[in-house]
Amino acid sequence: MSNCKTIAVCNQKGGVGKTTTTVNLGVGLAMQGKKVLLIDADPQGDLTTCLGWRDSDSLSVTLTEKLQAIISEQEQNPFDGILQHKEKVDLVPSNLSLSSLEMTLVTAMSRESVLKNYLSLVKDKYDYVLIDCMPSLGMITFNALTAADSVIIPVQAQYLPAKGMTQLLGTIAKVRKHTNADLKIDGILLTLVDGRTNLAKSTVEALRENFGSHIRIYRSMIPAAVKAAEVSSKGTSIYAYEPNSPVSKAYAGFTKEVLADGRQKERLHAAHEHAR
Ligand SMILES: Nc1ncnc2c1ncn2[C@@H]1O[C@H](COP(=O)(O)OP(=O)(O)OP(=O)(O)O)[C@@H](O)[C@H]1O
Repeated sequence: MSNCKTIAVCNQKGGVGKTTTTVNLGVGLAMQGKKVLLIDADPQGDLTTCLGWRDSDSLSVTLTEKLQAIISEQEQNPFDGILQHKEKVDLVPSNLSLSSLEMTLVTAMSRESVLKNYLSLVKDKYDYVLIDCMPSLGMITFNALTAADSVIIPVQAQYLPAKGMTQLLGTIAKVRKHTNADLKIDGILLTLVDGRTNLAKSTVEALRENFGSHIRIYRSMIPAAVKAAEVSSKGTSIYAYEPNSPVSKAYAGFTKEVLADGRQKERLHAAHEHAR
């Protein structure tokens, strides 16, 4: 059994901080000594650009080629084309070609498991794989949820997310039923929290009211800050750009919460092995 944990960072609503969270959780985990692979599963390629590869269309190997090779059962070196970022995270990049692959997937065999099958070739080398999902619930996102052990849902504090959340939870239920019975929801991360208003508090209350106590809301909340918006054009994490900022501290705290989950999983795994 692989000890790697695969997490999909998912919300079909655009602009809620999925990419920013993937970068800063990924680098945060790497700073704690974890081996991390980031997957850009969005044809917009924002994660790829955010990490400094501006001209993503010129990349000859992207997630599209990796998945295409799985679909057509071609031999591939699964590590070929994985980019190495100076902050010690690896990246499978993406660009617009991923949207045409989404069409190809519709008619492919085992179409929901293509990403999972690719990750099975590389994940033994990593402690964490983080998948930055696109803002839709189409085939690529279904693949991400099928490949994942768990989901982290960034939610923008300014908006009451009831309807969108119901849709996302419906998709997660479908994935559990058909392709990934063990898929867990690790929690909801509140992002773009504006400290001057009470909206974050009312969003938390609305989330609790609507989705019960069964979905955890992370204690760490990510403040809205100009520096966090700026960093997406700098090719680095917030830790490298503005180490002492509140956003940097919030993502470091969030990383610790995610690591604590991982340790719990390791303890359960050890207890299970011991009992056998
Ligand atoms: N804490 C923050 N404070 C201020 N701006 C932020 C913060 N986090 C992210 N942003 C900015 O908000 C925008 C959306 O963030 P991000 O790209 O991470 O969201 P997303 O959910 O991945 O978007 P998409 O759905 O389009 O992929 C970006 O311009 C980003 O720089």
